Amino acid sequence: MTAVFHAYPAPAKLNLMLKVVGRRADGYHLLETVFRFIDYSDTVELAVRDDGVIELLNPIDGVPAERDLTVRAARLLQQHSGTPLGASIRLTKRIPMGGGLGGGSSDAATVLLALNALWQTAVPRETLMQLGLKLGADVPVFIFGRNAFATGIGEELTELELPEKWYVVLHPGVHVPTAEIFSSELLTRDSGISIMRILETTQQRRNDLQRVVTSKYPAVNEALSELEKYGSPLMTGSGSCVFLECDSENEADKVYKTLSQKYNGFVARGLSVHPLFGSI
Ligand SMILES: C[C@@](CO)(OP(=O)(O)O)[C@H](O)COP(=O)(O)OP(=O)(O)OC[C@H]1O[C@@H](n2ccc(N)nc2=O)[C@H](O)[C@@H]1O
Ligand SMILES: Nc1ncnc2c1ncn2[C@@H]1O[C@H](COP(=O)(O)OP(=O)(O)O)[C@@H](O)[C@H]1O
Repeated sequence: MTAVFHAYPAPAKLNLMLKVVGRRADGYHLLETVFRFIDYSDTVELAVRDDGVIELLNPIDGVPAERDLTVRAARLLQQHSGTPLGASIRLTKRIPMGGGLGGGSSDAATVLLALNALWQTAVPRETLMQLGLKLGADVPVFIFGRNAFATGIGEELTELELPEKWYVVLHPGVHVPTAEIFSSELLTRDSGISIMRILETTQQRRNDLQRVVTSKYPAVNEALSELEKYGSPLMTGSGSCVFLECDSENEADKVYKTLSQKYNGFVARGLSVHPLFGSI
């Protein structure tokens, strides 16, 4: 029998601000951050198998299939639910890896959401978020499905309504390992705790990881300087991508056009919800 594949989007996220407010006993950092989904996505295709096998048909260069977050997510749900079913996975990557755009985490979240529907395992969203957290601090928000203000290590989420905006996103061409940035002695770990309100976020945006990253990776600093000619850019997550928020697509396109000779990047619309929210 030929396998029937179903295609699902896995969008990227931006951290519109990020504060490090403390550290847990296990070394993980407590954050305050605003997550926004953007319409720039990977695609995950899934076909149900009745032999229980979970297989990634096109592994990413440098990431063994068994370590891929899509495979790990599928196995986690399989074990948790006890389903006898398996899945064939095809992955089309578009989101740059290690760019602070959450691509791997988003792929994993999409697999959890989609297989839960295809396998008819009926695991509640809340439980899927807990399973996702085992794979990475960024996974729960993609299952939550709405733009959010996050605390804890990123798993305590409050829905946020954000205005329509467009983003110029630049990839400075370097890969920044998240763990290296969080372990730096340059990192400020005691940003005063505050309750973030939407209106404050536009005025007081910053990313506490940015100073550490720019001191180690000059290319990130250079990309920020280029965008500073047009406004107040910021780094997303632990980098390396940087972005500028714009009020219109036209404005974002104009800025990107001036920089696209020098940088890989893209223009993306800010989403109001995850593309799978409400449909799965
Ligand atoms: C910084 C953020 C902000 O959204 O985004 P990215 O830059 O990765 O996209 C996230 O908190 C990243 O989440 P995620 O990419 O899932 O990280 P994980 O795999 O869980 O963690 C990688 C490593 O970073 C450190 N880490 C991560 C998160 C955190 N709150 N405190 C930490 O100290 C830990 O050493 C951990 O072993
Ligand atoms: N499906 C996947 N997509 C991307 N990266 C993955 C995937 N599975 C595992 N990884 C690993 O996770 C790392 C972080 O990837 P990613 O989530 O894209 O970046 P970031 O955490 O900076 O947002 C990659 O460098 C790669 O080694």
